[in-house]
Amino acid sequence: MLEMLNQNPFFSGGLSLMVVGSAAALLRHLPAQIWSFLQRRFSITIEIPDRDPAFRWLQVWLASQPYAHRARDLSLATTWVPVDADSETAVVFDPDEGGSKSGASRVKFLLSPAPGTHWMVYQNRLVVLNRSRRDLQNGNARTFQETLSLQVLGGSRGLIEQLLGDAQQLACPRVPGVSILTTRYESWETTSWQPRRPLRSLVLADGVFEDVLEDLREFYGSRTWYTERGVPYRRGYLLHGPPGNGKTTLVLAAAGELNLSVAVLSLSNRLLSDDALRTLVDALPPATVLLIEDVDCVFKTERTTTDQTGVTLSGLLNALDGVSSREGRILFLTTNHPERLDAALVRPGRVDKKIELANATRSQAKRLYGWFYQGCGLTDDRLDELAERFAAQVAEGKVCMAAVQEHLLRHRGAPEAAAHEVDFGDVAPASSANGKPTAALLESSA
Ligand SMILES: Nc1ncnc2c1ncn2[C@@H]1O[C@H](COP(=O)(O)OP(=O)(O)OP(=O)(O)O)[C@@H](O)[C@H]1O
Repeated sequence: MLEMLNQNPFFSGGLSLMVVGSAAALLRHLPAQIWSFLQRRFSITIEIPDRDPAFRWLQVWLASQPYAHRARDLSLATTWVPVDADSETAVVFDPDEGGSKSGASRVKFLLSPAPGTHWMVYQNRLVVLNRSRRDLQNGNARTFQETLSLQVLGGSRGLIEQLLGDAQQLACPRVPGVSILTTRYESWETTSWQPRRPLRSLVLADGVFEDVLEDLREFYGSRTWYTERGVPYRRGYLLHGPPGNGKTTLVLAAAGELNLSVAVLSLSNRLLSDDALRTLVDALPPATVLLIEDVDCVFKTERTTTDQTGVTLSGLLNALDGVSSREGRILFLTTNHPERLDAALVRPGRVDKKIELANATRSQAKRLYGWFYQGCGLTDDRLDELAERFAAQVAEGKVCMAAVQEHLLRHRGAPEAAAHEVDFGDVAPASSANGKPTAALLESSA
């Protein structure tokens, strides 16, 4: 029967066709399979979600690549960089030709390849960049989450680390300063940067700032001590006192000294739930101080929320105590009304140090005057005399330091007038509502 079929030209022809067809069908996938095998075997891939700080570094790096200058499909990220930073990020927009300049930073538009697949070269290796976007729903708000996936063909782990290092160097300002992170839904985003503040410009009661710095340094040097004794490796500070006396400034100055970033969390947000808060606290990047401002005014009772916030007090306590909460976490709480705080929030273990920053003393006013007018052409004796005269007119404990600063700013370059025409009457008292100096301070670099 087989022999008969074999001799049948229709059957043998059909059979050969079937064999050739199947072989062709199999081989059709072969190049793709070989390619994906080679990719897996000889390439290295990393994925960077947009909540990781390296995401922004890579955006800057991508924007500086020759590919980004040729590409026609681009994504925009507006950012601010210090004016005197010499980092060569992709300057597509020159502030001197119509851009906005404010304080110590300037705006830059980063144009990096848009979502999709892009090919470029790094150190003679082919890099396949895949940028993807996923829609997210947060309450009534819609947002998206992005992921960058970088595949370096023929690359090694070392090469990826080198690429990330290059990206970080390119993105981070070379002058010392503090990156400020704010929340974007359930993740952190670097939104501004401030140059390191000269320490003499923050005038507190004697030893206050030095104590905080010393305490922080000791904490950072004691990880093993905490671990060995089974104590959670965290430290909390409560800064309290009337508005405008340097609570936020102290945190920024300490972070600048210790090369830390500051993550600012406002609880006055209806969309912020207990779960989101916990996710945020758990997701704090390393070497970042958590600053929660005006922590007094938001809670009604332990388990209910108010119009101001979607967070409950027990939600906040759980987030701060969470077992997965980052080890080595530094927390700063600020309030104008410490008496309103629930005892549970400020119990030892959550708040280890309470520091009062009260209204200006004469000694502080004198030191701030000296700082403002140093190098102004006055002799040391005259400067001291004027500073003394100025300080004598400051009602001890009645005026906040922000008002003293405001007065000196109004008489910038005029030390005699500043010492003789002292009047804080028309200086609006710093408020602790949303338009508080703090908000302005944190935004000043933008
Ligand atoms: N002790 C101080 N020494 C020097 N400047 C100060 C001092 N306190 C406040 N200032 C100045 O006042 C402004 C407001 O300060 P800051 O926001 O730190 O006050 P705050 O206590 O956090 O206020 P709030 O309670 O309203 O948040 C800043 O510009 C800062 O430079």
